[in-house]
Amino acid sequence: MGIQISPSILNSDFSRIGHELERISSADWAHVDVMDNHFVPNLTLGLPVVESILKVSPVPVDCHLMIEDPDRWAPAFAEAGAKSVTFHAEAAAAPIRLARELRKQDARAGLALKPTTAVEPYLELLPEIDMLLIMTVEPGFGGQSFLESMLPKIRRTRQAVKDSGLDVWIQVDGGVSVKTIERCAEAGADVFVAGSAVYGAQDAAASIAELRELAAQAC
Ligand SMILES: O=C(CO)[C@@H](O)[C@H](O)COP(=O)(O)O
Repeated sequence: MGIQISPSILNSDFSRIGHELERISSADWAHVDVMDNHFVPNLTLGLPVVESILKVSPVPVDCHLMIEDPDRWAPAFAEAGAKSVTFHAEAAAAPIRLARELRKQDARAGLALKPTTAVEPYLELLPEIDMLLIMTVEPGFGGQSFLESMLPKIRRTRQAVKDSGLDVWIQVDGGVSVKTIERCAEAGADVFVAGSAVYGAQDAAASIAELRELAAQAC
């Protein structure tokens, strides 16, 4: 599939979300961060708002669930029409069963890992998932600094995906910008979530194009 850009709408203007989504119509996905103030210390939005976003988004929706009990909630996001639903390994009680349920609902199943969670115990799940999300900041807030220490983890994940022969995407999220995206791509990431880098730019489309170009040149 190649390089994909998934702007996070976390720091967009929710009072005019339709307009904010139009600004990223040249992206591959719209990344929607669902936080419950339990799994992470922040509270954002839930299923009813995601349903509204799905009605107006010009691009497929990539939901990142930073919530407890994803086993209960994640399938509803897929059923509502999110084409990619990512839940956290640290929160899921039965990740294989959940990933299968998401795929059955016609969504891509993503498994996310916090920065301190090792990837190795989850590599055996590669055949069950479509994407591994390596968090490059502590989840909860936009605008944080990229954690350089995640680069070896991305590299090991890419090697494992290559060895498996599977087409599992590797997404990075947190502090991704024109300053960091090349290192992420070089390490093996192929799906890039960027919040402030895109929504903080005057011209979101130009920012998406620049990020795409830098990543493509680096991998
Ligand atoms: O999931 C998260 C934060 O937990 C992210 O999606 C952020 O929203 C990314 O924002 P930037 O770091 O790119 O500003």
